[in-house]
Amino acid sequence: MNKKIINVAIVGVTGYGGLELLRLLHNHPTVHVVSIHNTSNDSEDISVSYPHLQSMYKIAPTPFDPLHIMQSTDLVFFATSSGVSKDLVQQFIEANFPVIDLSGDFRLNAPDYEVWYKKTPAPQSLLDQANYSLADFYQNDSHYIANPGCYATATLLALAPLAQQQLLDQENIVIDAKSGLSGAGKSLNLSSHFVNVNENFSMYKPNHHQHIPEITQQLKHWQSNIDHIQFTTSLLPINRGIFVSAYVKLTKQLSADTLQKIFEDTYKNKPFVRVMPKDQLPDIKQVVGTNFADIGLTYNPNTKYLTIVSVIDNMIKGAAGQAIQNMNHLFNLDETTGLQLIAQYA
Ligand SMILES: NC(=O)C1=CN([C@@H]2O[C@H](COP(=O)(O)OP(=O)(O)OC[C@H]3O[C@@H](n4cnc5c(N)ncnc54)[C@H](OP(=O)(O)O)[C@@H]3O)[C@@H](O)[C@H]2O)C=CC1
Ligand SMILES: CC(=O)N[C@@H](CCC(=O)OP(=O)(O)O)C(=O)O
Repeated sequence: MNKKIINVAIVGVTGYGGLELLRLLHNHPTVHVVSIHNTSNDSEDISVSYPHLQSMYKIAPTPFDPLHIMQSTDLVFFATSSGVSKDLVQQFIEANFPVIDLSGDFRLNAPDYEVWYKKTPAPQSLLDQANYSLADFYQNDSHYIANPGCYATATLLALAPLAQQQLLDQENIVIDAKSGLSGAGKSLNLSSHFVNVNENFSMYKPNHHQHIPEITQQLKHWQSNIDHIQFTTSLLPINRGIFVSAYVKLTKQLSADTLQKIFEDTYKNKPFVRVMPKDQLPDIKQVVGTNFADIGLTYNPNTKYLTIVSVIDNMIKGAAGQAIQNMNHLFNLDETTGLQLIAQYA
């Protein structure tokens, strides 16, 4: 077995995604976190502000210095807010140094990024070096991995078996996605106030969510005639978890047994995607704390709609866990290394 140690840096370590990387990487047998970075100039040990890390890590944030990171590590994770990595990564890309970027900065082409993120995009020459990598369908020839977004991950895994076989009716792809609050990151605003979220349920960014072009772009790669989806997002009063309900019609009539088999065949060699037994649907709790995506389907012969439910932990499968899965692929490790987690069920 390859026991070579992979030294890594984490930029954006004090966010939810960065802290989750620290937590998961602690259990990775061949990774050593050698440097951590954020915006403050605070040089105290990370466990002073984050006491849950006491006795697990002895490391303090240091100023971000790309040359030093490249000399002292083998890979850098960017777990920074959107709009940050595009301005910080040029030297890594020019040196062909491995980067896994959890933000949306390198997932889209320049015009789409400008429209959907409302920010100035990275130069197209840098965007061209990045590869969007849904880790369960890893096919990558780049050292710059754009890790998928959380909603996009749950949605794409729900639709991949159909899109890959050209089975989606392009006019009938309706996605109703819901997320726990940690998906919004650590910054506070009125809509993430406890009193607004607790015992409440609300839809946000209808038809305007930045993951719409990301999902459409990947679906189009699998099934070329798809160029739009109906997509809404809602906020669940829980910390972690995404629940995607996809309602789709198909380009040909298939029995419920055949549809179930298509999903089972697509995912039979994918350790992190579990297809539920026929007509059983997953719930969020069975994946929270894990890198699994659990998927179930049910077909209505009267309306001809197939309902697909896909659940993930937004912080793990939707961010840090998938980033580690991509890193494992990049370094030719078994993709499950450091990620074999069972949900805390009760
Ligand atoms: N939360 C989730 O479930 C998911 C998040 N993502 C994406 O991952 C990224 C991180 O998300 P999340 O952890 O939730 O965000 P947070 O807002 O919780 O954290 C953002 C992190 O970025 C750091 N940061 C911001 N600006 C800079 C800068 N200029 N230089 C260095 N560090 C900087 C912050 O440092 P400081 O503490 O000093 O301010 C903080 O550590 C985002 O792009 C998000 O969209 C993707 C999938 C799911
Ligand atoms: C609950 C919640 O607010 N979720 C965030 C997820 C955003 C995210 O991680 O987006 P990027 O990866 O595209 O930056 C949202 O809907 O905007």
